[in-house]
Amino acid sequence: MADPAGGMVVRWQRWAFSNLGSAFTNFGSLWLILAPLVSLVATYAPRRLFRTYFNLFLRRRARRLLNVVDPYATVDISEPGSDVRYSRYGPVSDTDTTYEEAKAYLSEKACEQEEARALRAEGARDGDGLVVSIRDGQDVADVFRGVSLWWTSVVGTDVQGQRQGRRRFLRLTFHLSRRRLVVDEYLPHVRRCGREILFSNRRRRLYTNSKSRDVYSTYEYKSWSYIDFDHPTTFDTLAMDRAKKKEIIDDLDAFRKNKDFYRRTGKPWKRGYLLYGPPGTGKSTMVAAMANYLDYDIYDVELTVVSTNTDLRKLLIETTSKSIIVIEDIDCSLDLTGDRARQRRRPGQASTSSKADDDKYYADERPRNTVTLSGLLNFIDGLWSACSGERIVVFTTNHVDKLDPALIRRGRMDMHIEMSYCGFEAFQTLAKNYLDIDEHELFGAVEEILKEVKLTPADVAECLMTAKRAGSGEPSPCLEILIDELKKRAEEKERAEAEAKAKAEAEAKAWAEAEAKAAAEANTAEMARGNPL
Ligand SMILES: Nc1ncnc2c1ncn2[C@@H]1O[C@H](COP(=O)(O)OP(=O)(O)OP(=O)(O)O)[C@@H](O)[C@H]1O
Ligand SMILES: [Mg+2]
Repeated sequence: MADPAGGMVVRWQRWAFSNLGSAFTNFGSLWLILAPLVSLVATYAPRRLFRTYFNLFLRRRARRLLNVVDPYATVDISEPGSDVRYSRYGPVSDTDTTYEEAKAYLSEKACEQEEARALRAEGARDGDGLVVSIRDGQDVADVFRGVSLWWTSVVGTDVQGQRQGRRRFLRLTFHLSRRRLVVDEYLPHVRRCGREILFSNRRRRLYTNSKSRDVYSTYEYKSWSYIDFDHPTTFDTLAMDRAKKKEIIDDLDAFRKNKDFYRRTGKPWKRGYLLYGPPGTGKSTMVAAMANYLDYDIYDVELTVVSTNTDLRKLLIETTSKSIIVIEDIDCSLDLTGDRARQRRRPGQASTSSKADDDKYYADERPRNTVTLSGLLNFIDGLWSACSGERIVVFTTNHVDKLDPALIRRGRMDMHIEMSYCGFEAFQTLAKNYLDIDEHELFGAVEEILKEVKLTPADVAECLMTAKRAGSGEPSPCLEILIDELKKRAEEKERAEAEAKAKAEAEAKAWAEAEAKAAAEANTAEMARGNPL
């Protein structure tokens, strides 16, 4: 007895074969008619017609078919080479850092994944660290917003005119349907993370500007030269009032985290700090502590070697983001104070103005090749300072009262920080730094001395060094020696101050006498001419 189901299968097969057979027969007869037609068209129809037909119909269909078979797309990020690549915005420069950033990102991923076994280690460009990356052919999987993506390092052979070279690519493979997510979100995310990794792995730098370029010079000119920045100071070792220190740290934190706030309010992402106080109170040390805290580079601007405002702007443009731009002793760098005063005064206005001054005003307020106050103001908060984000500008000075108010007004120099003489809290930090002690019964005696005499942290630090050497590092003998040293230093300071005061008084007296004598002589001369004053 025939199985009904088996019978159905056999029947269906028979039907299918007979239909398939008839389909082939039909196609065969159709082809018999079409083939001569196609060959006729192929022979006589213009090529362009064929190409159009192919592009319009066949290619699209072929691509659709391909998408069903292989629904994955790839993006290559190639290692920068000497060749110029093109994007829709024009040539992509070899300074493009995408490859480095993606490589750094993948290194991190590869180290996290146990399956990634074929890795490669290279010496980091800065410092003595190693950069681990994936070896050619090794896959690294990643998941972004629940979407799986695969990376692999590929070496490709590239023919460029006569030149043939091997270039390395990082190839990202993803599902076609995720193309928008990959291009708009994932790849920028990879770049961002990679940049952060590179940034945290790098050695920080201390840049100094070179003398402005002579227009006739032909050698390759670099505006900034640098050395590795390796200053050990941190906010922990910086001696100052604790509350004040906390206020500065909070301010720096707020600056660093508030990118969106700056963007929303339309302010350039920068912050200015004015550090003022007597020599040796730790202004330069504070800059180092800030750089270490924020992990920023330092650009130390030497204004006296900058020829023009244009050069100053160029310098700023060449600074990188996440940096501190410092102008030390700004009152000594340039005569910035007189500049504004002269601009406000019209010739002949002020009683003290001389004819020579007026001539100079009309001729040219300043020699042409100098940086002016307005140039500096522009440098700090003009349009140029908005060229790209995250910059801190620091001015240091011993004489805040000498500076033009415009230069240090709030908004330009957002925070004014007075670095003052060594108080007890600052001393505690120094004692911890030099003697590694937090408390001691002799601290009270030191506190008394510091209340009476104005000693800078630099003075106290020096005394601590002497005390440490003489006291073999033992706290009690060291502190006893320190107290003697501080007393000596205080006496020296008082003596020096008294001498300076006496000298200033003597000079003032001599000056007054000379003026009186000159006036008397002038009077006598006029009397002799019959014109008593
Ligand atoms: N607040 C401080 N905390 C820790 N060390 C300090 C402090 N102030 C000064 N020192 C010590 O004194 C030395 C000189 O300090 P620094 O150069 O920072 O002073 P400054 O205020 O910049 O002086 P100047 O006005 O002359 O440039 C530093 O190398 C450091 O060892
Ligand atoms: Mg200094």
